Amino acid sequence: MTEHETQHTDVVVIGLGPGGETAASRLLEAGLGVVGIERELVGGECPYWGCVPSKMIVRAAGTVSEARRVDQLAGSATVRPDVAPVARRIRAEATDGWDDTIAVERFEKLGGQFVRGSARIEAPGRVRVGDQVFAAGRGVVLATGSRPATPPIPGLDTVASWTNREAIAAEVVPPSLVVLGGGAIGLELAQAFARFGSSVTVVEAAEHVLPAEEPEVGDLLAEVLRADGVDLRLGRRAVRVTDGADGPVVDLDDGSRADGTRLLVAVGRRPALDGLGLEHYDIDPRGRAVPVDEQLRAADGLWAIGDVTGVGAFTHLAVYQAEVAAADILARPGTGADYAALARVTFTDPEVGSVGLSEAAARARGVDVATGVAPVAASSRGFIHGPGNAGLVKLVADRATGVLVGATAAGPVGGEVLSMLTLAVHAGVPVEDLRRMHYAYPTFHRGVLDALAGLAAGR
Ligand SMILES: Cc1cc2nc3c(=O)[nH]c(=O)nc-3n(C[C@H](O)[C@H](O)[C@H](O)COP(=O)(O)OP(=O)(O)OC[C@H]3O[C@@H](n4cnc5c(N)ncnc54)[C@H](O)[C@@H]3O)c2cc1C
Ligand SMILES: NC(=O)c1ccc[n+]([C@@H]2O[C@H](COP(=O)([O-])OP(=O)(O)OC[C@H]3O[C@@H](n4cnc5c(N)ncnc54)[C@H](O)[C@@H]3O)[C@@H](O)[C@H]2O)c1
Repeated sequence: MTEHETQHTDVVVIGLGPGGETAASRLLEAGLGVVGIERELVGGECPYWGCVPSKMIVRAAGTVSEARRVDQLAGSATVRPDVAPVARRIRAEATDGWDDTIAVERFEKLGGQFVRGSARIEAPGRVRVGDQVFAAGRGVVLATGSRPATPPIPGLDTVASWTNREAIAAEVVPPSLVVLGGGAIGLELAQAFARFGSSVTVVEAAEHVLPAEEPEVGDLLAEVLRADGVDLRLGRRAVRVTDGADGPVVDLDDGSRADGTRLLVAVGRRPALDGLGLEHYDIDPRGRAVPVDEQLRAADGLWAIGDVTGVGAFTHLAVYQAEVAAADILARPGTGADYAALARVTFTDPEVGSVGLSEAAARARGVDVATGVAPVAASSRGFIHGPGNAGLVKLVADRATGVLVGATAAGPVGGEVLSMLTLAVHAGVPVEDLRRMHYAYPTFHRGVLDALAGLAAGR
């Protein structure tokens, strides 16, 4: 294609997941011309293979688990778990059979020019898709997300294994499942499949599941998962994978084995950077992330948002970064991205919500730390709740400033209890003010008051 056939626009957005879609929408609403390029489905990982369908599976599995508590609380119930209704729900309600027609129409209705295909940067501000070339007057937004990491385990490439995509699309529960990785994806799906009747083994290299979170949470989740029948192999690495008679067989570094009819690999995600032509902006495409400043600028005329930035892999973070980048592109001065109160929730049962720094991360930064921990089961609401009341609230305070720098709320609705803690960390609410607040009785969030008492005792 010659230069005069190049199409000119203001901004080219590469990747229309939650980050790219949000940035494109803000720029279109402000009147800019936007070309949006997507090689798979508009909406990205979250609505089709990530957050939304996985939480539908978690919700369904949670119902199975709650129904099993009827005998202890309210009579008797016979539960015959069946994954078919949620598999149908994922197809009919969440993904439209993995069809993005409605999302494409939404984008075009806003005035965006949609291009389906794989984008490649061929010079700063010039992006090619097949034989179409787009020149971006204001700049390019890189929002290409991430893909599952593949660990270099001998034999892994010789067996059929699942990523999150096959697990989400499953219409039957495998009789047995080995999950490599006890992080967010591994645990949410391991617990759900176990509750649907699969015999699940989780192999986690660290000594705790969810190793980035507080170790107390790892201990708590280990207990709950074991009660769900999950076989946890902690501090273990896979050294070889082979094909057995019934499915993959995983040899571990202590000489033990884990075998299942299916193997789910969930050992983290890597930014999708190959073949993008990032070298035209002097960015290493083999890097673990695209380095960005607080306005999400990666180079002159290039912004990067979402999973590719390596700050964290969360939809709300991609959307937050998209807002900051769009404001910068529109020359609307803002304060820039701030991650001090980054919140996240792992939707196991109990849910694990956390914000800011863990105790270990705070100590590593030299913070003079005070902590307070309160178990949910010891609170009035935890006592009332009875079965399924595992959880805790942990607060991490900076003694020098008297504010929280991090907090964890694990338990029933832990992700909702987290909201007040996110506000406290975000706004730097003094611990003394948190002590003087009203906490309605008997709520789960009153556990924060109990943890504050622990904080005082530890000072
Ligand atoms: C199983 C699972 C559960 C999750 N649950 C949660 C949750 O509960 N809460 C939460 O906050 N987060 C969750 N996440 C994480 C969340 O899905 C991601 O953080 C989020 O989707 C990132 O958005 P993004 O826009 O950066 O990238 P993505 O959603 O990955 O979108 C990037 C898009 O770019 C496209 N693309 C890539 N390269 C090119 C190219 N060269 N040309 C054109 N298009 C390209 C891709 O096809 C993709 O559609 C979950 C993830 C998984 C896998
Ligand atoms: N609820 C949510 O917000 C949610 C849910 C799912 C995924 N996500 C996002 O997606 C990202 C990716 O999820 P993930 O669970 O794949 O990654 P993760 O980084 O959360 O967890 C991966 C786990 O695998 C372990 N591991 C690494 N190599 C291993 C090996 N060879 N053998 C055994 N264990 C190994 C790690 O110690 C870690 O605990 C998450 O970091 C998260 O940001 C978010």
